[in-house]
Amino acid sequence: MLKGKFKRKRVQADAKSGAVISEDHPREEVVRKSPRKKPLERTVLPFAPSTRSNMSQIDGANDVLAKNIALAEKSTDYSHSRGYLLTAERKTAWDADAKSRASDTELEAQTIIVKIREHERIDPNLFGNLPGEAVPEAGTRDMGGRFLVNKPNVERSRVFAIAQKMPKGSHLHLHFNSELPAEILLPQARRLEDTMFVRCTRPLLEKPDFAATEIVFNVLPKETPRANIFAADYNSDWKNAANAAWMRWCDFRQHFPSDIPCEVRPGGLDVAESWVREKVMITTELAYNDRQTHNGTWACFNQSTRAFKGLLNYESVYRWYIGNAIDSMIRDKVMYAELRPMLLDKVIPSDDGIRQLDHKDQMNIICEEVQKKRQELEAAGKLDLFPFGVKIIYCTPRSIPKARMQTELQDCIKLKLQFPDLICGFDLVGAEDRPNNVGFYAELLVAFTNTCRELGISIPFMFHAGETLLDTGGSAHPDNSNLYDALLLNAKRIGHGYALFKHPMLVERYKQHNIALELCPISNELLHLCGNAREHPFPGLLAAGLHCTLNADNPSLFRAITLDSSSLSHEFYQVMVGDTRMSVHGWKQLAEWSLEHSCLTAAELKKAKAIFEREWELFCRWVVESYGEYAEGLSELA
Ligand SMILES: O=c1[nH]cnc2c1ncn2[C@@H]1O[C@H](CO)[C@@H](O)[C@H]1O
Repeated sequence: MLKGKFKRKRVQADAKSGAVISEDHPREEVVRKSPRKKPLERTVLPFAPSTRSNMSQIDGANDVLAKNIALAEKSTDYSHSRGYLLTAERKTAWDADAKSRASDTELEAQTIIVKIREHERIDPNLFGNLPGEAVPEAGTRDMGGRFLVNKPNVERSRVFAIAQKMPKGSHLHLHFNSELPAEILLPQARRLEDTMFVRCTRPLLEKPDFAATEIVFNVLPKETPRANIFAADYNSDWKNAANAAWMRWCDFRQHFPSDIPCEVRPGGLDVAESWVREKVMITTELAYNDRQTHNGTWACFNQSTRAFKGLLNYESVYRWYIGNAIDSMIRDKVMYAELRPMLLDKVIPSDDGIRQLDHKDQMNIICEEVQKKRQELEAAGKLDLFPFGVKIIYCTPRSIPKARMQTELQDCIKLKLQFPDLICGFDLVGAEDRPNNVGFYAELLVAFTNTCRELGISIPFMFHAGETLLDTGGSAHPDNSNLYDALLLNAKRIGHGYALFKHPMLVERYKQHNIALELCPISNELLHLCGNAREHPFPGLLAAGLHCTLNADNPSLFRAITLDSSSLSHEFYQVMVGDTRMSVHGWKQLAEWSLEHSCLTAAELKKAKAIFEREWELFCRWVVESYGEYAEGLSELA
């Protein structure tokens, strides 16, 4: 009813012709004769001016207003109230403590960074975000807009250069396989001429086959029967032992057609490798095309992780990877990390594809390589760059049956008993909008906690939770949200927590229980939770008083990582441009929380904080020395 009423066309009378003109159409086209009979002058309007109002009354009102304006101009009441309000907010802000502890150098660095950021926002050569009627140039980008689209601009930014130098504390949410980019793993795969194999999910004949196929790598004995993936009779059924589904990677590369398009052809990679590189990452097209769905990005993401896994999980590269991953973290100014390997996979092959290395062998390799790196750093007098090595969070998927979960919990406890200083947590992974929810395994997980207590060991939960817009734990019912179970099962931290704002009561409980959030803003954008960093809820989560950390999640898949600049720097950059209220003090607080909510021992934490504090002051001094003069030369912005 109401709708119909409002839908009625608004019409107005044309004074001269007495015709009615529709506002929706140009005057010439829709002038039609008015149905009105009465002359316009006689129409009585419902809100006609009172005949009793007179000029002296209006003049009187004007005088009263003028008097009150003069009084208000003299008064400081409003500006004082406003000042009190802002001070009150600042005092209770999440970064207030960090700010109150800031040295003069840090305060100076803050002024410099914010000034540069605001100039970069309007700089026509970088973002050019000037409000106005002129249609922006083609190269204009929103600061804090889409990450992959903006990435080349970001990497020319001074704020990003500063973020790269910033000491970051710990990296607490990093999937093991995605620390290093495909560009450096693919050349490694060339070495295994006889034993690196690939399979696809269909024969590769026409261009659409190349787009649609999934690709999987595996190291197998050299006698493995060889398939030809480019032949029409290729049968992809690899589970059937009688069928040859695997093709040697070197043969695949040789036969790969030269006309298959890709977004980028990096130097040093051949066409097949360039094509694979884009199969194992979220491309701009895949992330942002207008037909993309949430499940669609997750399906592609899962294909990428399955492909990536084979490029890394074989003996020599697994070993080589540890030291290289640590070097990459050191470049990123990360001093300690808790890595998340998917340990449902029980073995990785040796390079000849004959031996299988179990979890114990794998953890031994990690310990040996961490130790080697330690000695290397110590010899160079640089142990403070990465003094505590890495720890491992046991990950298994949320999709497995309960019986399988029980054996996973057994395996995790066994590994903890074998490597007490290495294993530091347990996590359930996978797309959260698919079964099961964490609560599905509640009895098993409660029993796991009690068992750990009885055994005198500690394996805290660090569940992925709230990495979803539906927040129903993969079911049709909001009551199945993983955010409830993470709290009830006493999680030490949760991965993401993006959906936590749907539960104001849980926000309070998470604060009471000191549960920290491992935020992953770039991941959340690329997996379609938000459009860009400015839409991410991190400013609110922080303002609500939750302890948060910043994390890269899967940097190689999300292309936040390049050979000379890596992942966590991009995340810190994103929050600096994602919220105008982010400050260098906020950066420091986030880094400090990453240490405080880590699994470092009390003694390690004390040492970590001392190193961090020293590095932080050096960083602030570097900002002032390197950018102080430059910032001074920039105009003051209103
Ligand atoms: O952001 C994430 N949320 C949930 N699961 C994830 C995420 N990133 C990776 N994995 C899962 O972890 C395993 C690799 O360690 C993969 O199975 C991947 O699907």
